[in-house]
Amino acid sequence: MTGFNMKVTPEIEQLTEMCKDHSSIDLSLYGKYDVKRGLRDINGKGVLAGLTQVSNVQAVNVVDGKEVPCAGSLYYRGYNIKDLTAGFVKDDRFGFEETTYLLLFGVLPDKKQLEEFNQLLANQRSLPRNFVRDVVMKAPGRDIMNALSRSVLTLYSYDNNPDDISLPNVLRQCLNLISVFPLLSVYGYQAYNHYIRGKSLYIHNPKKELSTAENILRILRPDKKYTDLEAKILDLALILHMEHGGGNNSTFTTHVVSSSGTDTYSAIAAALGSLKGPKHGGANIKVIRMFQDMKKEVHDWEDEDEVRNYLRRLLHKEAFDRRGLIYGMGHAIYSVSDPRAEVLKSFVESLAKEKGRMKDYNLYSMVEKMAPEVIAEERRIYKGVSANVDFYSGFVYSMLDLPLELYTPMFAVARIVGWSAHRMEELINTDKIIRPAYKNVLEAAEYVPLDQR
Ligand SMILES: CC(=O)SCCNC(=O)CCNC(=O)[C@H](O)C(C)(C)COP(=O)(O)OP(=O)(O)OC[C@H]1O[C@@H](n2cnc3c(N)ncnc32)[C@H](O)[C@@H]1OP(=O)(O)O
Ligand SMILES: O=C([O-])CC(=O)C(=O)O
Repeated sequence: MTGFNMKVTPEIEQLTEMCKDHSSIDLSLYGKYDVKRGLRDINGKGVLAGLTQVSNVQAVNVVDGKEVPCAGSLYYRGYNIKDLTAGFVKDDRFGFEETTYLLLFGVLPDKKQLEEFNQLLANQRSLPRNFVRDVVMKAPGRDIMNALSRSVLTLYSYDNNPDDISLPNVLRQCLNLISVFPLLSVYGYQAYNHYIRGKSLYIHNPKKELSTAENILRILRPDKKYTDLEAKILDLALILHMEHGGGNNSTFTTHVVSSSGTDTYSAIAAALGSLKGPKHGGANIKVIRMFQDMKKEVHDWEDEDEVRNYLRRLLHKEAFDRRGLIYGMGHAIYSVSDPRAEVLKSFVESLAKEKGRMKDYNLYSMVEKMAPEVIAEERRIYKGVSANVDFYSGFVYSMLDLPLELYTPMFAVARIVGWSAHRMEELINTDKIIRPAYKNVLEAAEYVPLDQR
């Protein structure tokens, strides 16, 4: 085998050892030069890299001048997400479009503004002629995040004014991408399902009068049918994933890449590459796979000792993907709780009852309680660990019968709104290329001619 099908050969193994020998940095040097690994101090506090008005991620209270961990809260443009989501649920209406308006423009829309904005999004929700045939269906892949990035990068060629980074043009591009992300994701999945898994091919058109969540379910399902409850729960999950400050990995990527002056398609493709990582948005797929493995390995799901033992094996790199992680647990900022996980959990129990999944729900609850204790036994925890948004989101998606391959793309369908708001904020305010420092810790060397080495 050659090229991209090539296996790792002994030669590559040997070259890798050379990379390791010449790239391993003494850990003590990070302390010596006060390098903030992961751009955070040991208490988890991030290096201040910018200012934002888009959202606020809060995980500490200041008591007597000291920062004390507290239950997490999240504010979109100053509004607590618990109040926002409770408002939509109480009124029994969809909130994704309204929250998009809020995040992009900074204020809640009135009825007329919302109607006009819904119209604007609906009118943009179509792909260029033959795009599905010529791009989405060509060389489909099993990773829909990569398929999505490919589609986004290719849309550049269909845009008459792609490189213009004036604010109205960037806003136009962002609104267009927000509108078509559900189509690119679901059609990317349908292409994979047909060409790679040999299943029937369904390409349904969206309907202008439907919300984003309803359209996702409509174009995904062969019979285009869904219940109102299913669409409302998907809407809620999307709202909870839309935005999380400027420092999360994919949004920071958006800031970094935008600061170079590049085009919108390149910036969003870079953010997608970040989001798919299993320590970030890709964790929602890992959580489900981890539970699938756990259910095979643990004979009695109600036996706390057996479950605890499996969790320890995860941390010891003896189970599942052997990365030493319990997916869906822990967070760079939150310690006591992630408010999004709390909101999702409040719907999960009733949904699990309705779908006959209470045995799964009980296992999730047990792991949610037990995992922080097991992690604290094994790792140096400075700030505490709790369930994050990805812990329950995959479970919710599985109860909505969404295919696993679409879990992280669903995150992207939501988070593109946050990326767009931050790209606009970067372009409005900063106009300074982001360029932190790396200290060189290697001595200079004298050049040696080839025949003398
Ligand atoms: C939408 C989102 O992006 S939410 C996050 C989704 N990601 C996951 O669910 C993956 C699992 N979780 C993790 O990998 C981590 O918790 C992260 C990447 C989210 C945060 O990592 P950190 O900022 O390093 O967390 P924190 O400072 O609290 O970690 C302290 C220690 O506990 C470990 N730890 C934290 N969470 C976990 C976990 N879920 N499983 C195992 N160990 C963990 C860290 O590796 C670290 O140990 P180390 O110092 O020996 O490396
Ligand atoms: O803030 C973070 O580091 C990760 C996160 O939860 C998110 O992006 O939603």
